[in-house]
Order: sequence, then structure tokens, then C-alpha cells
Amino acid sequence: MAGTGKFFVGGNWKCNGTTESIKKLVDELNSVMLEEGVEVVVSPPYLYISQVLGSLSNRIEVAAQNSWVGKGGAFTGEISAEQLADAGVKWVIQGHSERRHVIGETDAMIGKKSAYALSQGLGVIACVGEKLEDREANRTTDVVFEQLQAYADAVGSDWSNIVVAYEPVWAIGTGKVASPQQAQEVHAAIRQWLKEKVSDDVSSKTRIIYGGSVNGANSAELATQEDIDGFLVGGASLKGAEFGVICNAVTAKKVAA
Ligand SMILES: O=C(CO)COP(=O)(O)O
Repeated sequence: MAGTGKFFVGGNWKCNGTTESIKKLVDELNSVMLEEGVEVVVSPPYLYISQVLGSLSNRIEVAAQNSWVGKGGAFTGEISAEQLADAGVKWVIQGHSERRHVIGETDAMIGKKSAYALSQGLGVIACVGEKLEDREANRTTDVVFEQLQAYADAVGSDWSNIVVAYEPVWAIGTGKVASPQQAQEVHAAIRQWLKEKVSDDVSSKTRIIYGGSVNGANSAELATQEDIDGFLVGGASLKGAEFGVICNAVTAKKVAA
């Protein structure tokens, strides 16, 4: 079953770009003809958020890649959720595997950041995903469910402003995309978990998007899977035309529905 609401595609630019390259990317995005049934967000590095907000078509919203756990103050180097909201940002990515496994953020911290961001009116793109060693040890759903539990513990039963992003770590930036069947299997398991641990309503409404080596060539087939409600795209989101093709995979979704 698919989540309700529009197909959702996010472009996570990670720590990439310069004033000049971002100007070019925004120009490309502004010239893409996006299908109606797709909600699109892009996530520039903090430094370029105002440039993007000032130049990007309002058909596309902006997400931050992180936010502080609570109210701003004496936290050198951090950006708070209320500052993001004040600047016009609508979404924030939390729990990305690079923040979990490179920076060392814990499940508890990610839950707290998500709850605070929601309290400030931001939508949260809540990432989960197993490492290769977890998959090989048949621990995929154990890991994903543990990560989901930490979000649920912190945010409670209102998931109306949360999109869940399943991003297997072994598929991120590797060119090794999960097969449509592998992705569908985990998405269905996530939906079932939401039904058992949160509510029927949250399970049926929450959009569950896939990330990990999504590109213009594989997005349409992935989109036809029942529980894939969109994508979180890294590398291919740095190319405007290709990102447009991925967003418009919503057409394949509609045909399959
Ligand atoms: O991490 C990702 C999106 O958040 C996926 O990255 P790639 O699309 O580059 O594999």
C-alpha cells in the first residue's frame, strides 16, 4: 500500500557546491517541467540556503541537512530549527547515515532533533537504513526497527509532518542501488512496523521514500513498487535535468497504481 499525499522527492546536495555551481543547478531546476503529483524539496548546505531560497522556483521547497537538538543559544557551530523556520526552510533531514556513521550521532540524539524540529513547524525527513554487515547478518529489519523506535520514542504518535527515508548504507554513493524487490520488502516491513507500533492511520498515511544510488535510469522501476512513495537522491540531485527525470518518475507510479 502507498502512503497518502503526493509522491515525494528530495535532493540531498550534501557538502557540495559553490555559489557559481549552485546558481547553475538552480537555473536547471527552474527550467524542469515538474509533474503535478510530485512534491519536491532540495537540501543545500546551510551556507547556500538563502541563495537558493532567493532564486529557486517556489514549486520546490528547501530542506536543511541537519538542525540542533533544541532551542538555539550558546552552541558554537550549530543552527537551530527556529532559525531554519525563520529563514523560510520547510523541511529538515534527520538521521542521515553520514551523520550517524561518520559524525557519530546516536538514535537518541536524532530522535530529539526530530521532535524539536517538528515543534518548530518543520517537516522531518527521518532516515533509517542498515549497513552491509547488518544485511549480511540478516539484521536489516532489526536495525531499521530500532532506528524507527528511537523516532517514535521522541516524537510520539503524530507523524503527519514526517516522511520516512529508507536508505541502505551499502547503496549510498556506491552505484549499487537496492533492487526494486529489496527496497519494496523493507518499505513494506516499515509500514507494518508503523501499524503495529504507532497506529493504522500513521501506517497508511506516512510516505516512505527510498534513497541509495537512485538515478534517472532506475527511478521509474523503483517508483512502480507499491510501498515506494518517492526518493531521497544524493549524487544525481546535483544534475538538474536528471533530478527532474527522477521527480517525474511519479508518472510511472500513477501508471502502476
Ligand atoms: O544519501 C543519499 C541521499 O540522502 C543517497 O546518495 P546517492 O544518491 O548519492 O547514493
